[in-house]
Amino acid sequence: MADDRTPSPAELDFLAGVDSPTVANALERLALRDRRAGYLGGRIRCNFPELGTMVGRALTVTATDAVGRAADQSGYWELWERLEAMTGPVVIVMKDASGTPHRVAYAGEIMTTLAQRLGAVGIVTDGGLRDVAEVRANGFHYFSRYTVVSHANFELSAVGEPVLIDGEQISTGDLVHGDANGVVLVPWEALDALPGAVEAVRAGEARDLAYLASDDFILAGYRQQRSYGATPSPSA
Ligand SMILES: O=C([O-])CC(=O)C(=O)O
Ligand SMILES: [Mg+2]
Repeated sequence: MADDRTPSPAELDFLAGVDSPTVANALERLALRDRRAGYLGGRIRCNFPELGTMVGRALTVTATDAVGRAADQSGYWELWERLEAMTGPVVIVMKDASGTPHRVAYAGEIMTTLAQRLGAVGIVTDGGLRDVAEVRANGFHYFSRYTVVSHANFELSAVGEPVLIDGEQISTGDLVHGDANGVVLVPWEALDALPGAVEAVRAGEARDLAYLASDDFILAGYRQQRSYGATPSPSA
């Protein structure tokens, strides 16, 4: 669906300059989806908060840990071929299907160096990753549930198929935005209106913070002028 659309350099620049919670709040204002959808929950941690914002299009992969047999290598090479064929920054989104994600690292320094070479900027997974010092030094984003010392007998079982991570369906081509706070999915149809919505979020927060810092502050006054989260939810 979104596979063939690529963000323009201007759109990428804009998205890189906004933190993920502000993107989430701006999307909330646009009311394009349920407020409780469109992001990954905090079980998937940002491993390298100091790297700042990650923006890219998803390339989805399902990963598992082969038991009692040699791992099949075909998905591994399919991943790199598929990545090479994509344009613009890519975020590899890896769904764990092993059932034991705390026991297997799905990528490390070598894989991510190759991934970077082929246009990826980060990996998001509900499984494990490793070689954290080297990957951090390379400026490659990691969002994961675990760090794991061994790659066990990992196998990439499906490449490019939609995945379900933390209850969110993610498809190859979807726009992914992440930082120290977590990962939010940006619907393509939001892109044109997003700068205005971000401006409105920032202005509202600045107004609130100014009032909270002012000598005139009283709770009743804040209640009257509060702008944070001002857009009512559809169910309110
Ligand atoms: O060995 C692996 O498959 C993962 C890893 O540590 C690397 O890519 O360096
Ligand atoms: Mg390694």
